Amino acid sequence: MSTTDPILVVDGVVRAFGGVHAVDGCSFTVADGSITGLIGPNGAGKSTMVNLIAGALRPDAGTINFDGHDITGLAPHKVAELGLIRTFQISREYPAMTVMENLMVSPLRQVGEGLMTALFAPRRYRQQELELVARARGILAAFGLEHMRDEYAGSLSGGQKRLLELARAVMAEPKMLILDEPMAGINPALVDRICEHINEIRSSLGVTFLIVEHNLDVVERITDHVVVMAAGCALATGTMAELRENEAVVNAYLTGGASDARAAR
Ligand SMILES: Nc1ncnc2c1ncn2[C@@H]1O[C@H](COP(=O)(O)OP(=O)(O)OP(=O)(O)O)[C@@H](O)[C@H]1O
Repeated sequence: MSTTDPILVVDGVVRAFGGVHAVDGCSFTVADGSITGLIGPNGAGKSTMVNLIAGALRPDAGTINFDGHDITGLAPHKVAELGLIRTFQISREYPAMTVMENLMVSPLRQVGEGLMTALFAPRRYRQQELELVARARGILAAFGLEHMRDEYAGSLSGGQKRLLELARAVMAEPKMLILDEPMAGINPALVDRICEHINEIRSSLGVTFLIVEHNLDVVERITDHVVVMAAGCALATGTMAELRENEAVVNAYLTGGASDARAAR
């Protein structure tokens, strides 16, 4: 795959809740190795789209292809096993586990396989555990959380929980990460730090990112490419600088964009 090939292809996806067409014929691609933004006014359908990609919701129509696999309607754990991991607007750490334990439960290991290895190949199991501990320590160090490894995750600050969420996602060795509003409610210094981590994860591990974010200055700073959703579909794509000049996009932010989105189809 070249760096411009899409790793994610969303094609004509529809999802309604009763009479509300939250996602209404949405099509876009995410280039392999890119940091792509997903933006749009409130109610545009971004979170619904993320839930459809990650398998938390099933589309009524359309297809979603990830890394050559048709993942349309696939269960969330199956999507994650293929290397597509998402984080949530509200961090979902295990509060009664330590920071280190939170990382150790993150990797996508087959429970059956782990149990069989523990019972019948204890030496190999021990070796795997040691490797995981070493990797977890390395990731905690990279995120500046090493000194907190024995603290309960529930006692961390909001910003530290955000870092832990990202660290846990990296522990799962993803090909692509979908971050749902990673900067919501955190201070500017931490925004800078998370931007640096995202760049570092992309450059050192080759992870592709799709980032839902309301802070357009952050989007401009961090993304290569941006998809604008309005009224349930992809209204425009381009760099943030290009999109700031796009009349339909400006209108979408002022009006919710329903008429522009329909006209663009
Ligand atoms: N479970 C649901 N049941 C009914 N309506 C829903 C549901 N989820 C989303 N919607 C509606 O679908 C539309 C799109 O919502 P969604 O949360 O996907 O938009 P969004 O772009 O993520 O918005 P925001 O930026 O405010 O988070 C909205 O009109 C919302 O009220």
